[in-house]
Amino acid sequence: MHAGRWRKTSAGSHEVRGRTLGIVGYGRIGSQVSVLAEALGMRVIYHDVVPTLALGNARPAASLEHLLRESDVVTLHVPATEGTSNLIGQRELGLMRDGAMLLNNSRGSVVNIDALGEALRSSHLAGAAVDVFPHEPSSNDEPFESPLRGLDNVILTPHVGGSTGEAQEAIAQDVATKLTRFINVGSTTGAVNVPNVELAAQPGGERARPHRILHFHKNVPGVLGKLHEALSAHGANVSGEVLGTNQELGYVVVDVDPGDSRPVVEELEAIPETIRVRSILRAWHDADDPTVLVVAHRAAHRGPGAGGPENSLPSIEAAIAMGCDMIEVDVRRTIDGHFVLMHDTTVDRTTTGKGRVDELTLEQVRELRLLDGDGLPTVLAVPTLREALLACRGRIMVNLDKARGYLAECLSLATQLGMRNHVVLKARIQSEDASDYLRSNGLDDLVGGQSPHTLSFMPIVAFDESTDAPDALLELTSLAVLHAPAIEVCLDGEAAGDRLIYPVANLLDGRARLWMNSLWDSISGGRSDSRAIEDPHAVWGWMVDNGVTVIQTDEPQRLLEYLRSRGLHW
Ligand SMILES: NC(=O)C1=CN([C@@H]2O[C@H](COP(=O)(O)OP(=O)(O)OC[C@H]3O[C@@H](n4cnc5c(N)ncnc54)[C@H](O)[C@@H]3O)[C@@H](O)[C@H]2O)C=CC1
Ligand SMILES: O=C(O)CCC(=O)C(=O)O
Repeated sequence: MHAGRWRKTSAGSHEVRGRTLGIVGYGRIGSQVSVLAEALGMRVIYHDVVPTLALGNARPAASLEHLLRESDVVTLHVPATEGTSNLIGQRELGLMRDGAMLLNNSRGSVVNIDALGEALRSSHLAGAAVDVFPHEPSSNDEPFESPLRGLDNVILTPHVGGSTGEAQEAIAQDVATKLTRFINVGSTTGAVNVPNVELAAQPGGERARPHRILHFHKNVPGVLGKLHEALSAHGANVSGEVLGTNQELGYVVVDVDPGDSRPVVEELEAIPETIRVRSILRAWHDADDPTVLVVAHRAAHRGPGAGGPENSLPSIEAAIAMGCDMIEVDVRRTIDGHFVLMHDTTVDRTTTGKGRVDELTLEQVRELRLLDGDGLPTVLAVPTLREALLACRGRIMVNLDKARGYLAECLSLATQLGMRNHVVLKARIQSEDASDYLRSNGLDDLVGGQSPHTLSFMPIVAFDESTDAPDALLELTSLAVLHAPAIEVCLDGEAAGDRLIYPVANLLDGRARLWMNSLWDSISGGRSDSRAIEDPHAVWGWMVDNGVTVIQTDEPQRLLEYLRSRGLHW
């Protein structure tokens, strides 16, 4: 009619109502087609290699052959696999009813295109609609060649089944999520070229946040034995493991306890059949690892999922149960030289007692009871550092604050308890005296030049509105020689945050993790927890989108939910 012609006729036109639609592949798309076809009044039968529950009045066909014989229209919704290659060939087309129609919106390899051309030319089939082809042009500039060209009973479309703005956006999000999940948790679900493996995080409070090793290897006998030998030689306790294989490749994802899996990784790299090994264990030590780590400030004592008073054992348990990566706790020394968890210099705010910690004995401190959030006494005593570390051993990393004056003693206790690799010390230091400071604290081996993964010290730096970006960068560059796994950067207020976060993150990129706190505005670049409760994206989104990969918060449960919703935590 656009060309000015009027051709009114009913020849070859039929209602779909009452006709039989045969769906081959009753998955996500096939089953939706089923619902739509029934809404148009069609009778639906389907065939799938996996037994699948029928939707509405649809019924499974006894076999593919039965479906082909019974259907007026056959529509294909199977993936391209060895099993579906030429699924519909000359024989199958021959089984279809005279005057039936074939729709192929799945993949070109599923239908033998020459046989289809023949069935259409002979008018055995009344028509076909084909969106996918064995050979598709790789761009719109290349010509389209097909035996179906020129047949007037075929509708040809250029693989546009998913070509709506909405579908393209959904595809982009799906692809990005899948890539993020591979990077962050090693999941290969949906990959077409490697075995599909998905290892769920171990649930619940007893779970140690494990180090995850991803191992791609040649699929030949004996490799798994070597892998397990390496794990047991290094005393790595396996808490979860999944293997997937295809013809050439094996892919294992294995979770081990939070010790240092780097030696295991090195040993796995040396196995001749290893193709690639990666460890998410290095989450903390690996500046390139984009996983965002969650640190529960004074352990999980606020917000949903909180366990009890700050710096208490129940709050540590709560942080572990919700899946935090690290707790931050404060260390003070009693007059008789014992380390206890206490934030303030005095016990006044958080316990039933009064006085400076360093003027009380351990016994006196232990008689006190911790206060709850309303200031009421609980049955809980002030934990010793040893108790707290033992509660965390093999379960969660620990960041010790306020330990500035006793770094060496704390590190020595951690080493004694076999926890050197998951205790992180920190202090605010100036770059010019950083090395001297560490040496004078007996921490010579933490000074640059040592193997970076043994370092357990993190410098803290603070910048405000008066700090020039070049000065901040100079300071960070000087600190970076310490090879610390992370640098805690405090930015005072929103203006400082807006101005400095990008240059800071850019400078640290690949050198050290950027640790930020969302605790209060004077250190969080003006983006603190209270705002995050209303608008997590404005606070935590701003941080991670700007390159922050460790966030310390008083709202760990909410932060975890936010990061998990973005595929940035597992
Ligand atoms: N033309 C286009 O632009 C688009 C094409 N597709 C194609 O559609 C296919 C189906 O997509 P979904 O429904 O999302 O996949 P799906 O994986 O949800 O469903 C596929 C179904 O086919 C079944 N199946 C596999 N081999 C079979 C066989 N030999 N015989 C019978 N059933 C078999 C599976 O058991 C599964 O239930 C995709 O694999 C893709 O190739 C998907 C989106 C857009
Ligand atoms: O149009 C596209 O981007 C491809 C859609 C497609 O074939 C699919 O999702 O399987």
